Amino acid sequence: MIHFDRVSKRYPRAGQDGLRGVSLEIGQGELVFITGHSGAGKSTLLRLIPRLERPSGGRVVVAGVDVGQLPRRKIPLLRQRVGVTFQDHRLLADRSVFGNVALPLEITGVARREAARRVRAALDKVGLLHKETSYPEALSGGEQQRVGIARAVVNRPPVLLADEPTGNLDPGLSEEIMRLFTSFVSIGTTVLIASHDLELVERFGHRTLTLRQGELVGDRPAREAV
Ligand SMILES: Nc1ncnc2c1ncn2[C@@H]1O[C@H](COP(=O)(O)OP(=O)(O)OP(=O)(O)O)[C@@H](O)[C@H]1O
Repeated sequence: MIHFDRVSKRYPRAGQDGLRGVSLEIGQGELVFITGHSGAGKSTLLRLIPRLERPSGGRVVVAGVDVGQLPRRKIPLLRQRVGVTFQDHRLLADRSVFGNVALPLEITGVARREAARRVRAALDKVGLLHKETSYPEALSGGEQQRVGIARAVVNRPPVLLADEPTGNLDPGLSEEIMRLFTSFVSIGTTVLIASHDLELVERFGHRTLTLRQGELVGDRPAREAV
């Protein structure tokens, strides 16, 4: 589903490369953690997949498409197929929970009634159907994170990326959020989670890629029975 072939990313005016010669293969329906210290290249790796960044060298292939070579007009379609959640949620303060989750469907022009049905299905999935009329400021950090996840999955993307999804959450909530991501794998979604929380990553026992200074230095397979 996701294939990196000797991918490097050099940022203009930066001292250190974001990624250096990274090759990897991630299958459909896999859940993979990406770990490493701050600045190791985790966000860079994720951002290359929906073409938020372009590789400086090598190829990034998503569902058979070389995304670095994708014509500009095809980028929106790629981004519909790759759901992304960020640590800081990036919810719109002037929109309700419902309005935030509906945003990707408005952009793709889904009819209002179908959109409402899908928004409610996504909110139900993250356990927040009862908060659909609330505004982000009235929600806890964990609830905001779950709204971000609902928004990322409302288009039913085959690929879901999460950049430090548990960054500001207490351990109990972190575990709950991780379980939520795991549940998408059971419906065939490919899930990549960047996290520096080694203890949490270890506890779940999924396949884990380790980056150090932009290089892939570890690829540990999933433990049995995860
Ligand atoms: N937009 C940018 N411009 C210049 N340099 C950048 C940019 N984004 C990242 N970098 C550099 O690329 C390297 C990898 O950064 P990246 O954000 O991918 O790491 P990370 O592992 O996600 O770190 P963190 O855990 O702190 O988010 C770092 O040296 C960083 O300074």
